[in-house]
Amino acid sequence: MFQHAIFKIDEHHVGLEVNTVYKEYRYPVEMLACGQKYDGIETTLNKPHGKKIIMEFVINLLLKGPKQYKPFVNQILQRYTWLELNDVLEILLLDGVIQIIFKNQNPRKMVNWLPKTIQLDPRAMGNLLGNSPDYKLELSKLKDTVVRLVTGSQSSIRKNLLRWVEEEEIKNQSGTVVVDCKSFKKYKSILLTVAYYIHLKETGRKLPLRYISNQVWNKPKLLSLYKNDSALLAGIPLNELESVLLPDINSSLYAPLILISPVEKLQKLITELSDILESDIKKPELLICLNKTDYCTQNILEIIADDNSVTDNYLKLYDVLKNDLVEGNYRKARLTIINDLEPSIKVLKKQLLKIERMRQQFELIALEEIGSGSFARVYKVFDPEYKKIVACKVLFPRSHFKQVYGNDGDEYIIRFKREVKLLNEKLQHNNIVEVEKLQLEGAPFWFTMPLASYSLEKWVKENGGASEEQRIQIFKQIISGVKYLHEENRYHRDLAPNNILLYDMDNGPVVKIADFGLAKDPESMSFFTGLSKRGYGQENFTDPEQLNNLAKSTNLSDIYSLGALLYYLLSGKLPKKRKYVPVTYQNVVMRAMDTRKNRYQTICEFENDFNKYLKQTGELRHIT
Ligand SMILES: Nc1ncnc2c1ncn2[C@@H]1O[C@H](COP(=O)(O)OP(=O)(O)OP(=O)(O)O)[C@@H](O)[C@H]1O
Repeated sequence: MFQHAIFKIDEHHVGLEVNTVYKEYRYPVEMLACGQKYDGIETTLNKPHGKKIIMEFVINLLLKGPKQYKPFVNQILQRYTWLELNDVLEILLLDGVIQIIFKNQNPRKMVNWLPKTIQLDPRAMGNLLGNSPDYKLELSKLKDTVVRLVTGSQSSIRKNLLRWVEEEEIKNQSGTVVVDCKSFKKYKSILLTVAYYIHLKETGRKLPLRYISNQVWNKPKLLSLYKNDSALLAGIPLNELESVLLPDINSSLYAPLILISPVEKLQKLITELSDILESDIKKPELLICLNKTDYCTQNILEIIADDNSVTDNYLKLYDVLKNDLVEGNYRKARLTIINDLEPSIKVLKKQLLKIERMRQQFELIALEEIGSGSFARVYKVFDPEYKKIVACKVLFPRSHFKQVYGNDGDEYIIRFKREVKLLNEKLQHNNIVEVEKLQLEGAPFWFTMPLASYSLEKWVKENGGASEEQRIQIFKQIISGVKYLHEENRYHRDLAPNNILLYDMDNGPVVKIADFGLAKDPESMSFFTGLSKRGYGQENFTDPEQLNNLAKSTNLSDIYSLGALLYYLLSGKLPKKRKYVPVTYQNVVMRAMDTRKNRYQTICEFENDFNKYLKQTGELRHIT
């Protein structure tokens, strides 16, 4: 009966002293319960005795709870030994399936908590009370899969792998058993990681380890946990394993910043240059080649984190050489080439090889950070699959939300997923940004989109001299995107200069509206409307009513933002209250930003009025 309910034990059931404030970091750091002091769950779980304490604590809380908990707790106690129970509960606690919820007193500053409820997610019931797996069957299925994956492979690792399958245990190089099939999770993970490695290598394919982990365990990170063990036991160098089973994007976020596009070009030029150097040097050829190589090296230098200054040295040498060649000091130039340039080119070649290897190893390679908002960071990244540079928005990790907002970040995960799904599945318009790749199976959550040339904010700052016509061309496209949204019965609710992206095209910039994290489908009950009372939006561009309460946002909120954006585009100034400078379409701006009653009531009304003034101004200009 309670399979489908979330169990809740309210304040009076928790056994914690209700009026005591407990300090908490990720999980309670210090917790005084029933007269006993407990450390944070995470820390506690790391110590065997602590684990027992915390598990007893959870069970006790459950037992002291409402009546319906008792059969459940009794069943799990009968079914599992303490050791097994610890494992199960540990996973459930760390995954947040069993949650001890505390009332957050001061979410933004100190993290002080009052215990409020302990609750059990229905998944916990499934995990704990579901039929216990038939391990014999599981093991035989695993063996079949491993054998199937490596059939026909000539890999030397295959022999070891098949021995591990046959002996039902994994031994290290010195013959010691490291894991056997009784630790089924680890055993299965290692076998499959190695088997997939062999299989993919054989077929010349690469896959993110996360995808496979999800297929095997329905958990995107589980295989990563055993990645090092798998590599070590099978004798595969870790970076070799990672060149086939690609790591997550976040592990590449700290990789050297590498712009990939000139790599092939540079490689070709360096080969050409080396050939010329080895043969009879002809001055004009060498000059052309040096010029081209110099251009690419400049590019590389700009973005490569070149600690050894190899490229830098090369460029300095290049300058000396070029001077000598141009000034006809040919003998000196030849000496420079032989003494300095040749070894320098060799080092450069090595660097390029490193870059080449690197770019094969990641799903995406972060090149630089573009900026961050309240819940995500945007990076310029290289996508090795499509060989192009795109933008990637990565949701902050839970620990960030914990630190900054004092919560687990569920709200932001939902918001992020909703943004991506909305953009990917529902919205299609030339003035709305499109999603290319996405990763929503587990943290880190991210999606890629075309890289914009600028945000509107940057464009306005850098294009002070742009004509009014250019500005109006941009604004018309913003209206077109918002109109489409409203026709689709959605509101953006966060229209602001950093969310309007501009893409340089031959016929002028193309606008794409981005950042749909706050977008609302008016027919759905918004999660945020229900739970969050925090104000949303960027102050100068947001309808004042929405700033205090997101629930109050309607299509009129977007119309307010359009007025503010028009003012910003025309004046280059932020629309701060009572500090307006006169602009051409003053009437439109003022009416769009007026009180809700006096505002344009629909986007069409706004557009028609704007077009009317546009025509009048045009005619007036024509006459004068
Ligand atoms: N596709 C893109 N190309 C280039 N820059 C982008 C792209 N998408 C976003 N940006 C820039 O990245 C920065 C961060 O964007 P993000 O959407 O995370 O936050 P925000 O809009 O600044 O704030 P918030 O989400 O809190 O409203 C912004 O300056 C934005 O202009």
